[in-house]
Amino acid sequence: MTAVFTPSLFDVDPEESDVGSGGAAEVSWTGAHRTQLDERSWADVVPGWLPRSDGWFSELVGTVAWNQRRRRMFTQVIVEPRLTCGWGLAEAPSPSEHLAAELVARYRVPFDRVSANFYRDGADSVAWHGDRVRFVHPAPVVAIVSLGAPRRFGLRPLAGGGTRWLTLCGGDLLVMGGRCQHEWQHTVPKEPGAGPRISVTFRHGDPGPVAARSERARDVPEWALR
Ligand SMILES: O=C(O)CCC(=O)C(=O)O
Ligand SMILES: [Fe+2]
Repeated sequence: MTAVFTPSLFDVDPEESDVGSGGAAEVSWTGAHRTQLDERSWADVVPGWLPRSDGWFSELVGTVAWNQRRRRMFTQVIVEPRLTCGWGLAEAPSPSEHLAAELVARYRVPFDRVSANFYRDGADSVAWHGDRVRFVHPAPVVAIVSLGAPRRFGLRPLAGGGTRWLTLCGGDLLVMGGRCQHEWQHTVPKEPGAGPRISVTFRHGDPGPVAARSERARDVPEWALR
């Protein structure tokens, strides 16, 4: 089965100031929609969660100390096809703390880590993966705010089955929960012609580099799947 969701941008009043340039960063949960991926995993999409987000996008492009990560694969060194930066919540660029507070109030998990990913054009991407936070949490909630150009986002079950595709536009929020990081994978594929995009991700219980591996944890508490 293949499902396509295309969140639309809300109308923007050009008189109102942008987030990131002194704007109020009010979020809107109107239009929030949960997709139950299976009985243990879910994904919420909130189109237009962060209105007037273009100012924050431009600010982040220009001010973040972007890193180019490299990964060693056997004898090869792979240059990650995107730029990244990560912070503890207190150090993350404004209005991250305010946005995290909104997410904590809604999802009741202690978001404390923020990362930004800069996809400079359609040649940048992230391959199919589950987030490393799964190594330390049986049911982590991962929230992603999309800024800038629209990009496709895929979700596929590890057990096999159809890929779900959605399109994330500037200001849209995607939240993955339940067993999504363990039993599903996600990707932002290359997309020729796509414009620049930043995703700002909020996580809790980030494992760090020396995390104890608990991926095989089978005892997922009932509360964690809601
Ligand atoms: O850019 C996105 O929307 C996804 C980023 C992501 O999956 C990750 O950094 O783990
Ligand atoms: Fe991810």
